Amino acid sequence: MARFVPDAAEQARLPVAILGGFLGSGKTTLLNALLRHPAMADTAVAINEFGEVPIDQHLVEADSGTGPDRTVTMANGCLCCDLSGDLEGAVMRIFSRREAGTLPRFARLIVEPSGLADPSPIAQALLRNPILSRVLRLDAILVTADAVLGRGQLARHPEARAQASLADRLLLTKTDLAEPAEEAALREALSGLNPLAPLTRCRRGEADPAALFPARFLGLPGAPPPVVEWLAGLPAPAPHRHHAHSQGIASLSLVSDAPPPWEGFEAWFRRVRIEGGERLLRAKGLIGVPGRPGPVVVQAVQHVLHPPVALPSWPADDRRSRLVLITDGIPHAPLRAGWDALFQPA
Ligand SMILES: Nc1nc2c(ncn2[C@@H]2O[C@H](COP(=O)(O)OP(=O)(O)OP(=O)(O)O)[C@@H](O)[C@H]2O)c(=O)[nH]1
Repeated sequence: MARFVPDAAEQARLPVAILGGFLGSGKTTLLNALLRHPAMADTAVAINEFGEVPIDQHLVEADSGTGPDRTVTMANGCLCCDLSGDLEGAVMRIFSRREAGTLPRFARLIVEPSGLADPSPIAQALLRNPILSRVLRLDAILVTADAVLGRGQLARHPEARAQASLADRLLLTKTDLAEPAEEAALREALSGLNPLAPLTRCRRGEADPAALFPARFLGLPGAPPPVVEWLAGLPAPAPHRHHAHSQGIASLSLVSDAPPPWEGFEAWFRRVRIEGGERLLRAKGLIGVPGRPGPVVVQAVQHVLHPPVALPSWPADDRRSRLVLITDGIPHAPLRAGWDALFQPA
């Protein structure tokens, strides 16, 4: 029998956003500016830096004029390389201190990995780790890119490409310093790597949280799951829409008026993730389920699936089942054929 997480249970989890981006690309500047915004009150921050100082000594409770600081620094080097103990331990410490009343209450968490970290293992840990995934939900991956240096960093550093290709939203920093041609070249390179992530300019960290984060991350009542907002921002889904871009990265939108049989979809989607492995960068979708009033939200980072979340109703009039796959070098024809086969009579 299919097992879904009810949306109410999903909403009860603590929303997490990952704010990644290459070394010096403006993550901290942006984070500091965002934390001063009223919409970001009650935000805890876990920062990963290269350094030698133990985490616990870095739980700061300084008053920055905007309320108590809720920051944990993870100093064991690169978050993506030594992930499980570090992130899990840091998050558990944040929670236990909140419970003990030594850390102010917080309603959301931002993880800022080091500038060399690939956000993918961090996202996967949030989705897969049995302890973390029970208390947290991953709402957004934001990635900063330096408008002056970003183009060269993408060309030279695989870490920068990995960061950009996984983002839900790309943030262009230092646009005040960049020549228009530099910014245009960066935009083109980023769109090649991640065709579906919207690009937002953030000069000196100035940005409206509502323009960067999903409404549910900000705790707005009645906000839909972030995947719904993300899908709504895409070009109108046409059956089998396909965007091919440079370096083998491409997106494929699979759409159907009828819902697929859930067991068939689940089995096919599992095969897609296993066979795709690291070449399946992201998958997000709204899948209708026969006999259910609302769709199921599916989201995967590489082969790791977030537990499917059942919505009580469709969030908009468009009731087509939609699955968007962002792939790196996976042929699309077999994916389309597999999707189409779901709708054939047995
Ligand atoms: N002019 C200008 N400077 C910026 C902007 N954003 C960041 N900076 C500067 O760029 C430098 C690096 O910014 P940080 O926010 O520390 O970058 P980071 O990504 O956190 O850096 P790491 O933690 O080393 O990876 C700092 O000197 C910032 O003041 C911007 O939009 N415009």
